[in-house]
Amino acid sequence: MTGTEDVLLVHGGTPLEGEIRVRGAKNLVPKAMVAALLGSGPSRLRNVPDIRDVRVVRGLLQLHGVTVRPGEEPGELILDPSHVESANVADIDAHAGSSRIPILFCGPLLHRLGHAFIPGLGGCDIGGRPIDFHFEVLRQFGATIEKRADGQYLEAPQRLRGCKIRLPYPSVGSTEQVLLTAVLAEGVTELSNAAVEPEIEDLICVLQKMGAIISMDTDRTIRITGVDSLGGYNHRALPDRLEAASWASAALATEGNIYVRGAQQRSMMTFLNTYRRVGGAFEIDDEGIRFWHPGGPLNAIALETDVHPGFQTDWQQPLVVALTQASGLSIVHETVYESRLGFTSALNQMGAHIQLYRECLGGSDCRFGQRNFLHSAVVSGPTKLQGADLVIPDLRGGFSYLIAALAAQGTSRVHGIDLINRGYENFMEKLVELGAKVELPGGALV
Ligand SMILES: CC(=O)N[C@H]1[C@@H](OP(=O)(O)OP(=O)(O)OC[C@H]2O[C@@H](n3ccc(=O)[nH]c3=O)[C@H](O)[C@@H]2O)O[C@H](CO)[C@@H](O)[C@@H]1O
Ligand SMILES: C=C(OP(=O)(O)O)C(=O)O
Repeated sequence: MTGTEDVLLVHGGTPLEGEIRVRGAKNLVPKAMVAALLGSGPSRLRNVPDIRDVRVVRGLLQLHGVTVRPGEEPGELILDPSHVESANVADIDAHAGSSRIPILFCGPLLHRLGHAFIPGLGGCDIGGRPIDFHFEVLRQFGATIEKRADGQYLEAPQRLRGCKIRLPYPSVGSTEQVLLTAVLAEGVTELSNAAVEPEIEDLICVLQKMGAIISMDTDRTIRITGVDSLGGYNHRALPDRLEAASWASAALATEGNIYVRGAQQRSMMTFLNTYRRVGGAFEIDDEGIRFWHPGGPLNAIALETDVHPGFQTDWQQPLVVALTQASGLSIVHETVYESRLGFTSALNQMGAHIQLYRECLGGSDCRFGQRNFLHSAVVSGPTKLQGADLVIPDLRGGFSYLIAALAAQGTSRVHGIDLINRGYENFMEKLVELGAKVELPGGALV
């Protein structure tokens, strides 16, 4: 997409109404693709969305010698890792792209090749996002790590060994790092304080299908018994609960009514409880969930993001737009990322009243209290929003700006919309299907 095309004109004031479909989760699919590297035979992954993070990982896998081709059904990929040993990764930096997934290649490549190179990582700029836990656990498995100017070089002088690990915080990526490394390591790995997000459970399902032995206790402990080899898998990715919640928030903020085909109650329970507390309505059936604004005022709430089963941080930004329309003072305490509220300054330019605080407001103390991070917000509503010139800062912040522009009076110019393609499949087509009045510069309808 060129610079001029990377702008969307949004004419606000029309409720979003209709039906859209969500496919496999952005936070599972690329990782299941990486898991295919561990197998001795081909894997079949279904329900794969056409998003940039998937394309980035596909490019990286191909660079490592994995053949990736479409299967028979739409959204199906066949991943064949038979030729990994002969791969040439000279061009890897150009393929790392905007995703955080390259860090998860470490374990599989160390098992397969005895060495790995990890280029710079992408992902959303919503905090420091260090990768110290990842390297610490890899060292415990027996890997050596050397930081060079162009990235990190890792080696496994001998077969990696299972170990006892306690994460300082239940990090999603570090838990996945342990899983993808421990399954082929020698002996047993015990991981405590693990993250237990639904996407992690689904990755465990993928690995079990490949032949891994993994058990999960109720106290965030995961035990993995290493095996000597793994086969391929056949798996349908769990649906994207983050995209589903984004459209749910869009329905609320625009006073609309959206049926999200593919949305699943089980992985969204905490979101659904919050949605109901705010005053949003929903109806669940076997195929999806309908979300709508039932009319009348919305309720202000106190909200704290947390690791699963808490309120997922990626749900926060879109819901904050809906909270600008609630009556009274809402409190939002972001405990997962230290800098995930910066997007609210643009909402204030549109007419919202959102004040940020360094203190931990509205609940428990978190890692970011007393540390100078503006990680709590007080949202005062309801406020009328006006169209504005907006520059998308990150994936969910970007979707939030789209929602705000759609809920606002007048026209907004939203710059940097291509960033949204990283995690939302066909979002412009979906907007049009839902009746949004959006156009590319020059008057072209999307
Ligand atoms: C591709 C993907 O799945 N992304 C998700 C994943 O990101 P990701 O796996 O990067 O997020 P983590 O759960 O690892 O990060 C959580 C917290 O741990 C900290 N941390 C993490 C690793 C580390 O080595 N050191 C460290 O300090 C981070 O800075 C952050 O404050 O989980 C996040 C939390 O649910 C989601 O918002 C992201 O959408
Ligand atoms: C923070 C996110 O993703 P990533 O970890 O890929 O940056 C997100 O999906 O909102």
